[in-house]
Amino acid sequence: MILCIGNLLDDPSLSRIRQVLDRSDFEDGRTTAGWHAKLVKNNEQIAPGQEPLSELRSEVGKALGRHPVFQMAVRPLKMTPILFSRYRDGMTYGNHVDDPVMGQGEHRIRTDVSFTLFLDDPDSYDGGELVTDTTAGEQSYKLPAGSAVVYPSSTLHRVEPVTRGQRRVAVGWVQSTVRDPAHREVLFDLDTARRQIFEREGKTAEFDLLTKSLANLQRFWVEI
Ligand SMILES: O=C(O)CCC(=O)C(=O)O
Ligand SMILES: [Fe+2]
Repeated sequence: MILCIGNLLDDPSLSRIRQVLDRSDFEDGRTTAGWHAKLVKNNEQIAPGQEPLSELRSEVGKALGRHPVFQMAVRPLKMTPILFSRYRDGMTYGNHVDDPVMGQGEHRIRTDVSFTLFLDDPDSYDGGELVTDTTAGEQSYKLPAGSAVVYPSSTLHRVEPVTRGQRRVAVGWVQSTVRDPAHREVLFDLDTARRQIFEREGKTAEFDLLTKSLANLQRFWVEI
């Protein structure tokens, strides 16, 4: 399941983040890519250890933590530190698959879900679409600022060259409590349906049965 989630960040939060990005130093993005992804990665990232980075990470991390659709779709257990990337002047990230394991020591995670949170208005730059290669063909995403695309980390994907302006995004990887994307989709659908039933009819017997099934499926599938 590839999902677009709108309004993860509101306008005040977006302008705070952009102000911080404007005064941050970026370095060559190849430092954090696996050996094969390095061959096709041409972007910039905020250097680790920079003061504003922790502020940015906490702002975006909190937004993801409180967003019900992100939580229902991704069911996060652990997450990598969020990266802030910038593409300009023809920068691009060619086809690649993200590393299956990221981080060091106790911070190592299995990457189940990848996300891109768009930070710039799509009209302010040309190109920069995130393209995923799925069995249904290629899908292209260029979302409004504050919206994110969330996709299984097993997906082959690329970022098209930026030919005008700058494309800044927050990207991250999550180890989910539910490893299999098909299982996550079943839980997401059931959870969505029971919430809609609750909104329409309250805590009915049907709502209770769906809640029971959702809980019991999680008992089969959750790894913590
Ligand atoms: O910038 C994006 O939308 C995705 C970047 C990406 O694929 C990566 O950093 O692995
Ligand atoms: Fe990637």
